[in-house]
Amino acid sequence: MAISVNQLTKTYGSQTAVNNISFSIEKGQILGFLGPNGAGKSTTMKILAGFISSTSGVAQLDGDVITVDSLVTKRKVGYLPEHNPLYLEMYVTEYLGFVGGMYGLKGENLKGNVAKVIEMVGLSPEKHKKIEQLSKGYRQRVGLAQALIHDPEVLILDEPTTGLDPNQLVEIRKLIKEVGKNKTIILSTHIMQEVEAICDRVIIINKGNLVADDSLENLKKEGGTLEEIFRKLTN
Ligand SMILES: Nc1ncnc2c1ncn2[C@@H]1O[C@H](COP(=O)(O)OP(=O)(O)OP(=O)(O)O)[C@@H](O)[C@H]1O
Repeated sequence: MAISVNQLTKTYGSQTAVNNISFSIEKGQILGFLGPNGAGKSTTMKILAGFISSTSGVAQLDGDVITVDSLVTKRKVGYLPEHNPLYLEMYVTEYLGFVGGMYGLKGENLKGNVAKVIEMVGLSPEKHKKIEQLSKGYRQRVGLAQALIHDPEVLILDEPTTGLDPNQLVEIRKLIKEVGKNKTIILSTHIMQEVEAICDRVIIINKGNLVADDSLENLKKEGGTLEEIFRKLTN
């Protein structure tokens, strides 16, 4: 099991954002993490990426407890946050070099990985530009590239295709699917078509509670489209 989540809860003041959820993900799976606005998806993903701590419950990666200060987790996980924060004044290669450096990559290794992720996410034509000069789709590719820079085992992607045009959407989905051949991926999205195109497995949370956890195939056995199933479980 790559990731196991056991009775995870996160409260913000009196509000429970994530309520006692448990699930596990096998190595190599692409998991679609779904739920309406405010369901607790980003909160859960931040905990799994070691960016915030849970209020109670445990998340583990390869048996190690995920904590905010665990370097093991950081090394194994690549994370693209929802709003894709970037240093706009940096050049693409400079930024990726900077992020790689934070993961401890140096010299030829660092250079090699920067070149590799640029090629992988299709950033080559734009690599000499400043990030502020890039279109939204290319900024999103920089976000993906920084998540991949240290060749992590697990990728956590929070709404990675928001705001992309239909051509970019197809490209990025293809890329995620390709990358997913060798990695475990947790992907949140509001686009059901995307889940059908990429994911093997689906988790739906609603108001912090887990309401579905199954393969896409099994979920759809009950009849109806994924969108109908989503609406039934989250209304
Ligand atoms: N730092 C915070 N302080 C207080 N409340 C927060 C904080 N972060 C999230 N919340 C609240 O927790 C709940 C879950 O938010 P979260 O961002 O995890 O949802 P989400 O499923 O990712 O939603 P969306 O699809 O809209 O991105 C929301 O009600 C949100 O307002």
